[in-house]
Amino acid sequence: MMIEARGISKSYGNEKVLQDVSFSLSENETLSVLGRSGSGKTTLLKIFAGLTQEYTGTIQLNGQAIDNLKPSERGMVYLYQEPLLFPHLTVSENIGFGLRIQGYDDKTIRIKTGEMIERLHIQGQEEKYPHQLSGGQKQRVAFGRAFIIHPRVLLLDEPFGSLDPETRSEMQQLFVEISKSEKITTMFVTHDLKEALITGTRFGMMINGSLNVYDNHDDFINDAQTGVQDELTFWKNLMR
Ligand SMILES: Nc1ncnc2c1ncn2[C@@H]1O[C@H](COP(=O)(O)OP(=O)(O)OP(=O)(O)O)[C@@H](O)[C@H]1O
Repeated sequence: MMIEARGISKSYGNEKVLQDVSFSLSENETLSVLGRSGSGKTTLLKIFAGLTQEYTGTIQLNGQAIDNLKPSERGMVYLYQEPLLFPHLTVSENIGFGLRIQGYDDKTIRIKTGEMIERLHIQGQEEKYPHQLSGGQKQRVAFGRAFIIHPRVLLLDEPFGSLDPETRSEMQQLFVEISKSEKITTMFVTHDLKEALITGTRFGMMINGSLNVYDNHDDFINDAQTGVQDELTFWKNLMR
C-alpha cells in the first residue's frame, strides 16, 4: 500500500506544529520516525489516522485522497503505548474481534485466532482477560488484533515504550517478521534510536514540525542531526 503525505501543515492557535511535511512510503516499508518531545510526531500519525482534522495538505492512499474519510474507512490501525483491549473479552475474543465484525463464521475465527496466538507466542493465555496479562502480553494481543484483519497501514506511536528491554526486543523482532510477511506499510514513532534502526526500512527525523526523511541506514547514521554519531562517540569513549 502506497501512502503519501503532500505538504501537510498543522497549527494549534499560533503554534505551528507541522510544517510542509511530504513523503511517500511503499508497500512493505516502515518509516521509523524519531524526534524530540513536542516536535509533532504524534500529530502526524493522528492526521494519517483521521483523528486530527483541520490541516492543510493532503494524504493519499494508492493515489486516492483520504482526507475526508472517517478513521474506520481508512484501513489503518493506530496503536500506542497503552494497549487498548476490551476488558470484558478474553485474549481469544479480543484477537478475533475484527473477524467477528467482518462476519466470519465461528470455525474460521477459531482457526485464524489460534494461528495468530501461536505466531504471537501466547499459547496458554487464550482464556485470560486483559487485567490478568502482563504488559508485554497485552501488547501482543493488541498487535494480534490488528494483524489478523490485515490492515493496509499500521500507525505505531511508541508502542513498546513501557516494556522491559527483553520483551521490547522480542516485540521488535515480531513486528519485523509479521510486517514483512503481511507486507504492511508502517509509520513507527519511537524515542529509541536502536528500535528505529531495527524496525525501519527508511527513517525520519522530526525537527520542530519538519520531517527529514532518509532513504537508507547510511544516510541516517551519517547525518549529525539524527544523534547516531553522538551515540557512537559515547560508547567509544566509554570503552576506552
Ligand atoms: N490538541 C492539542 N491542542 C493544542 N496543542 C496541541 C494539541 N495536540 C498537540 N499539541 C501541541 O503540538 C505539539 C506537538 O505535539 P505532538 O504530540 O505531536 O508531539 P510529539 O513529537 O509526538 O511528542 P512526544 O514525543 O512527547 O509524544 C506540542 O507542542 C503539543 O503541545
